[in-house]
Amino acid sequence: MTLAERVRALPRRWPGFESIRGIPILLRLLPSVSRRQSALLGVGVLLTAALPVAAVALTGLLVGSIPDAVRGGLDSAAGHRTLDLLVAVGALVVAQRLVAPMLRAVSMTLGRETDRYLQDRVLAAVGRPGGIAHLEDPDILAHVRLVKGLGADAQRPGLAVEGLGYVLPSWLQALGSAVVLLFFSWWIGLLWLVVWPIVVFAMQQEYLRVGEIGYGRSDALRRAEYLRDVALGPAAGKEIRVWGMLGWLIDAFERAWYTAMAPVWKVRSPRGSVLFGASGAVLAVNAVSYGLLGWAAARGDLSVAAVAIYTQALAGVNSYTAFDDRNVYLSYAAVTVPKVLALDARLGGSGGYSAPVSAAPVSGDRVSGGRVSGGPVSVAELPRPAAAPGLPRHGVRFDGVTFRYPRSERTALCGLDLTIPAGRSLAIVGENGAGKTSLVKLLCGLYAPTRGRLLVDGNDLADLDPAAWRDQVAVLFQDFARYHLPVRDNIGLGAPAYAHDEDRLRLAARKAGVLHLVESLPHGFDTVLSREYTGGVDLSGGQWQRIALARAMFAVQAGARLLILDEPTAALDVRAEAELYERFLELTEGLTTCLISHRFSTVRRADRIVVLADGGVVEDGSHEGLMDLGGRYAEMFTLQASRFLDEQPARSAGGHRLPSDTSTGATGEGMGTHA
Ligand SMILES: Nc1ncnc2c1ncn2[C@@H]1O[C@H](COP(=O)(O)OP(=O)(O)OP(=O)(O)O)[C@@H](O)[C@H]1O
Repeated sequence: MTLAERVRALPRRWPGFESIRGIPILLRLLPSVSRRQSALLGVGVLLTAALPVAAVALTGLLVGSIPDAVRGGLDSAAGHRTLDLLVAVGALVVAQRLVAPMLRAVSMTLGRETDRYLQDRVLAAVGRPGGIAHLEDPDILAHVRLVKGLGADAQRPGLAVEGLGYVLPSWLQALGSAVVLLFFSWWIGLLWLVVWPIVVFAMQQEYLRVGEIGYGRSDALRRAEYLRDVALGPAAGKEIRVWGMLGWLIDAFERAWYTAMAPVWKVRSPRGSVLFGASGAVLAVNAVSYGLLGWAAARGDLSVAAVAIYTQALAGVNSYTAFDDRNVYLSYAAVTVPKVLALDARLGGSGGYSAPVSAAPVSGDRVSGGRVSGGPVSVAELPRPAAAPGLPRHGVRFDGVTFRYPRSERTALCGLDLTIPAGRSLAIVGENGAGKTSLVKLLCGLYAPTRGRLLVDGNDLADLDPAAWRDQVAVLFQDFARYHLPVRDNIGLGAPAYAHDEDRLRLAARKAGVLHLVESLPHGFDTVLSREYTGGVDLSGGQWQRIALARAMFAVQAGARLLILDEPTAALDVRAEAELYERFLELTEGLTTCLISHRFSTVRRADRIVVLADGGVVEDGSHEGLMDLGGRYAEMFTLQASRFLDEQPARSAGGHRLPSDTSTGATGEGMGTHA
């Protein structure tokens, strides 16, 4: 083991070194944040440390030169020397005055820049894995919570940079002063050289311990913060009021908060024993030092100049700080920076994210090195990616695919064999929890199969470049996102590279049947879709769903060949659903389409329908074929159609316009008739 490796191993062997380790890690990081500011910080620290030590020496010489100057007069050589020394001491004092605010400004700026840099780095890291398994990993989420607070949280590493600008010069000044004291008494100098680093080390360890305990509560605090955000946010606002949930939420929040914070409060201050031990040691060494200096001066062993120098050196050696807020800030470097960098590395470039697997592997899984081989890993981490333009040309095949979510005991898909031919539409139906959405997530490459393969034109999806494959996929998720952004972004984000293309935006909006709505908004495509912003509007659930469909259609126009629609009509009214149903062939023309729906009126338009149950295909065929089969599909279809038909007379009598009255004639009645 080399010396460098031994030093690196120290933190593991002796946890106390963690505290000190954070500082060099932070220092190494700073040039990446800003070379210029880091250089200025370095110069500022050195000057702030060196100027007082130089002032100590020059003041001593000045005091020593005064008797000769008094004897010889100001015109004598001794007088000139005294004047020169006076000017030099004055210059040093002025320089100290100038450097101090400069250092403060630089360290504050660099601190803020460091927070921004780390925030950017983690945002990029969290977005890096091709899959989404890491977004459900409590350990990763606990780290991510830290990042959310980087700009505002009390433990932000930027404060550690500010702390460095204050603490480092004081440490260096103490070091320099201790060296000066070596000339007075080697053992007094040595005592200081040993005592102050020990005191600093002990206190840093204490601050770190408190910080680590606070950090360790991240998961528990996340729960409390969730409850708080539910209470404050608009998402649950309606239900909170209707059901009178606020009191319950406040109680639950307080309980979660106190449970999370109680261990932190218990140890929020450094232990008394360490605090009194450290300050007691400093007091004792001071007593010995000043006592010895006074005794030597009284005995006449020291010149006036020497007394002046050593007195100031003793003041200098006491100027190091170990107990104030800036020292507490330093521990933030050790608490947060290595964790942020570790998160970046864990989600990072070469290795990618490896989701933990659940305790019980699926039977038959090959286990190697603590991980189930072929387990739910990010597709991004798989080697030798190949390009994917124009795929699929022949089709996508689930080849014996078993899938289980990370940390889950249940298999969502179980030995699934299914082919989706290129250029055709396939509808997937099945009861809640049958595995339909899980299948979509695998198709998008958001998870990889636990076992089996997903083949695109015969090639394992795992061997394709994940980003290039996703360019081929346009998807409307069941739980699509509602971005509080202008309409143009809500649609254009389907293919950000083309988001500026007005013609494509309009075409996508038209295809999704939402162009008229967009044009009627106060600022058209520039209207922000959120009432939380001035001039913004909110949309109904169905309008939102059509905006999300427009996003998928925008991706299709940008070149995506595989269109996935997961419950595309769930929030649509009868007319809108009927319109979509009519235009289904137009929307899906030339595309490989995978449609998931509980609405059989939409499903029956697909070329082929499969019924999923217990993670596998149980029926497969055309609408007519499956109806003739009289199995699950026929049962579900008939149930839905008959329920609608039962309702029809009542609604007719009430004067409502029936779906069958619509110009398109689609939906339930049609289903009944065809059935
Ligand atoms: N993120 C997840 N982590 C763990 N388990 C999950 C996750 N998402 C779904 N599951 C589980 O996987 C199984 C299949 O869920 P999936 O969402 O694929 O069903 P679905 O057929 O789409 O259901 P629905 O018709 O209700 O949308 C269910 O048992 C569900 O609890």
